[in-house]
Amino acid sequence: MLNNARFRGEFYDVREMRAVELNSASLGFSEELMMENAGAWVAKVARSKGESFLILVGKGGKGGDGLVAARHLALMGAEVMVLFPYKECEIKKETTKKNLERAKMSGVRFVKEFTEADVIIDALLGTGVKGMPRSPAKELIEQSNDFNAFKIAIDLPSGMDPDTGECELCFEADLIVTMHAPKPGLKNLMDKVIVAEIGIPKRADQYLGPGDLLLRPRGIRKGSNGRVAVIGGSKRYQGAPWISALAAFRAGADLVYVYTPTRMDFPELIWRKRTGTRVEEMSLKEALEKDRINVIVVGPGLAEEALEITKEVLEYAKEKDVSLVLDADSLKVLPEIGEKLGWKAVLTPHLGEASKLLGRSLTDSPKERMEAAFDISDSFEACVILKGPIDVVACKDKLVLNTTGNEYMTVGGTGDALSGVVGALLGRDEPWWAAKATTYAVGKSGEICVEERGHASPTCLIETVPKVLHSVK
Ligand SMILES: NC(=O)C1=CN([C@@H]2O[C@H](COP(=O)(O)OP(=O)(O)OC[C@H]3O[C@@H](n4cnc5c(N)ncnc54)[C@H](O)[C@@H]3O)[C@@H](O)[C@H]2O)[C@H](O)CC1
Ligand SMILES: [K+]
Repeated sequence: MLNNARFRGEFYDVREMRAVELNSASLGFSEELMMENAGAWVAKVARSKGESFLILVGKGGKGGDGLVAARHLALMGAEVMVLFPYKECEIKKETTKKNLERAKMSGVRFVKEFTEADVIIDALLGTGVKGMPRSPAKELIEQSNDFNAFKIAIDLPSGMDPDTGECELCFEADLIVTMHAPKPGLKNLMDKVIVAEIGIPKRADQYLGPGDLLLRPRGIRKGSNGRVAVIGGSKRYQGAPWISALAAFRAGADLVYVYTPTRMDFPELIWRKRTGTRVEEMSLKEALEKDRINVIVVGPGLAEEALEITKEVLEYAKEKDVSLVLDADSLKVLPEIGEKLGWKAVLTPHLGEASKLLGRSLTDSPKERMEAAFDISDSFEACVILKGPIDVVACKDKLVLNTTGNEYMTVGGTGDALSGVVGALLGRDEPWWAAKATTYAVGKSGEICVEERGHASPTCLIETVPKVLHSVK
């Protein structure tokens, strides 16, 4: 699995692509650099296809790629015509503006209408497209499709939905030069696709960065951002579920219930006294139903009650549309229950727990840890955050590493805070994104806490995580 896996999977949807671009930018690789590489690639591929080129240029990033390609093709001695059917002031991207100016200085002819050429290059609508092509892109796509020329699409055919491949009116490309990674919409067109490396460093794919905080926007109705129940605590460990619950609330869950034996006073949280599998006068399932819970965090501090409770939670999850976080004691009993979790759960083991989950001993070697994370994900059908100095997040065929955090985060309670944050984010996003954003944000918060206060206590993490989550929009 590990050898042929691409880190973030084979196809990158629009959000994953944006995440990787942001991660690259944070590593010092500018959009201008990527656009230059993208356009140069297109020119190189296109040059052998004819002597005259008509380049249809939109007002977004893909238009910028087209303008770079135009300049390079002109330098290569081709006859190049650019059709830019917008006003210059409609361009929002600085890099595209710059490349329009540069194209003007490079022997490119600007034309006002559709003109004959050997090759048509589609630089109209890329990953920024919303809905069906509108005028003037629509007419230009239609005209291209009616015209006999070799047709090259940059990134994806204009008009196609990048994530679904949906295509009512699409540029009919003979060749598609896609940037960095194929988009899911191209799945059935792969025989026409060339993947161009545009200078995005491997690190931006392999490691989490600020781009991985691109969560779905918050819902606007109360409850649409998660109704979380934290089920944990025992006579011996009373604090763990409360830390987890507070973390969930501060990370943005709308409502957080704590099903635990002992009360602690946090006015933001709702306490339900739990004795074994009874919650107040109800069974666990009745309580979950009554509280209309859609995310369950189970495990923190559960101790000897873990088996019975985790079993019941998994039964409930099978019937109901809920997401799960399994942590701590619930991880220990999971192999015994042997249940698959149907890709709606996140497991948050450290190395010891991972080793128990797999029933084999593990070392700290990065390769072994990556394999372990994949194996756990596979066997339980769940996303995994394997915590450690370098965290591994694995989910089906995707895997990323994380280096945020520090050695101050070994103190008690940081794991509880992490599981609470995952719970909150599962309330509004899918497991892969909840797991990625949590792992990056909790580690980053640890760094900020140590910088500002000299410690990374759970309390500080809980206060800092929301700021980190909020730092990328
Ligand atoms: N992946 C990378 O690292 C890089 C990709 N690049 C290229 O940039 C585009 C994405 O750029 P973006 O500006 O986000 O989007 P578009 O180029 O697709 O521009 C959209 C543009 O069109 C307008 N629009 C949206 N929907 C419609 C519609 N249905 N009909 C008409 N017009 C529409 C919208 O208002 C925008 O103005 C990516 O695909 C790559 O090709 C860069 O090279 C940088 C690196
Ligand atoms: K870490």
